[in-house]
This record gives sequence, C-alpha cells and structure tokens, in this order.
Amino acid sequence: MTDQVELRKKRAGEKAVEWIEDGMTIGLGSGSTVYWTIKKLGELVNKGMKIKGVPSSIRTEGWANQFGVPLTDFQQGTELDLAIDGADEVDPSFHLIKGGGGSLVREKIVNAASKNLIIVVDESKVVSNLGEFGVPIEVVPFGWEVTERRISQMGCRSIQLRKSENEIYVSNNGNYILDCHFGYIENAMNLHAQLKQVVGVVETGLFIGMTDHVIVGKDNGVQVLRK
Ligand SMILES: O=C(CO)[C@H](O)[C@H](O)COP(=O)(O)O
Repeated sequence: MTDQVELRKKRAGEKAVEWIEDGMTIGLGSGSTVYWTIKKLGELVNKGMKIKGVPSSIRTEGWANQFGVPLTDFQQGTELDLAIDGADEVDPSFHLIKGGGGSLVREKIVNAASKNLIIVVDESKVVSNLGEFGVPIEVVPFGWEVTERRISQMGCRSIQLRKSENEIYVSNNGNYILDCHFGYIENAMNLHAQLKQVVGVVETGLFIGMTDHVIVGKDNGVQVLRK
C-alpha cells in the first residue's frame, strides 16, 4: 500500500471519532482504515473519555487492547449507539461490499445492532456500481463444494475459495469464504436475498441499507457523505 493510500485511510478513520460522545457504546469494525479510528479513540480514552467498544473481529479486539479502548461483551441487551466500519466498495445509495478482511458476519451483526453506522474508506472504494471487488460469501465448511456449485449456477462469473498463504482461510467463526464475481451488480438487495436462500451460506458481504454516513479520505482532505 502506498503512503498516499495509507494517508487517505488515516484521514477517514480519524475523522470518525468526531461522532463519538462520552458514554457511548461503539461497534468497532475491522480493517486497516478502522485501525486509525481505534488508535485515535485510544487517545481520547486516555484523556478521560468514557466509552465502551464491541469488536467485530479478533484483530480489532487486539487493537482495542493495544490502544486502551475498553471493551464490553456483546450480549442480549447490549445497545450500540454507533458503529464505525470500513468497506471494500460503497455505491451512491450507500450499499456496500464488505468482507475483504474476512470479518463480514461479525461486522454485519455488530452493525445491525447499532443505531447509526458510519463507514470510513479511502476514495478508491467509492464506486458507481457494486461488483468489481467481488462478493465475499461466508459458507459452512461442511459440503462447501456443493454450496459453491449452487452459487456458481446463479450467474457467478468466477468463484474462488479464499486462501491465505496456500491454506484455506478460516473466518473467526470457523467458516470458509467464497469470493464470487457477478460482474456489475444491478440489484444488490435481490442478489443478497437469493444467495441467502442457498443452504450452506452463512452470510454475504452485501450490506444493504445499513449505512448512515460515509467518510471518504482523499488526497486533499476528507469528505463526509450524508444520505
Ligand atoms: O470488510 C472488511 C473486513 O471484513 C473491511 O472493513 C474492508 O475489507 C475494508 O478494509 P480496509 O479498511 O483495510 O480497506
């Protein structure tokens, strides 16, 4: 990653803390942009801000511990005031593709439990149509090849079992991820609904109608997009 891309991510990630208020419980998303949010949040906590975070991945939990952001259990009754998360693609309706980092299921659970969702991205993630990145789909390992075949019959141009260093990538939930390319997606809500009908699919990386604001890190500053 170039220094310029990293700077854009830093700008977007840090800006998001402006929405955080004392006493809030915050959903902490995953990825290298949210890293900057968590780092900045740690500085605010060190200065006396009282918040609690709910991490959406083991990696995020590690960053929260590293920067001194207090965490709370995500259990029945936990209400989130705000969630801050990254994305792989954001379209003009604020629909998202997520899951590039493999944390889509926990991210979706955390984001869905929050009153507000802010997405932090560098400007390369803002697209006019979702699809080029591909759709990560988390599937149960048992019978995954059968699930893969069903998905590939749904107009998928290419489908790949995610690997990491030549080993099958296993999510924080013990599942596999299929990276599926459908070309440009005309109706993300329909595609998501169809994929969810396939037995073996746990969740898709299509996040529809969840986002309130998008913070875009640019070369010359930061832009806040509101619905
Ligand atoms: O969805 C995600 C992980 O599952 C990430 O939020 C997404 O991949 C963006 O990551 P980054 O900020 O590193 O570009």
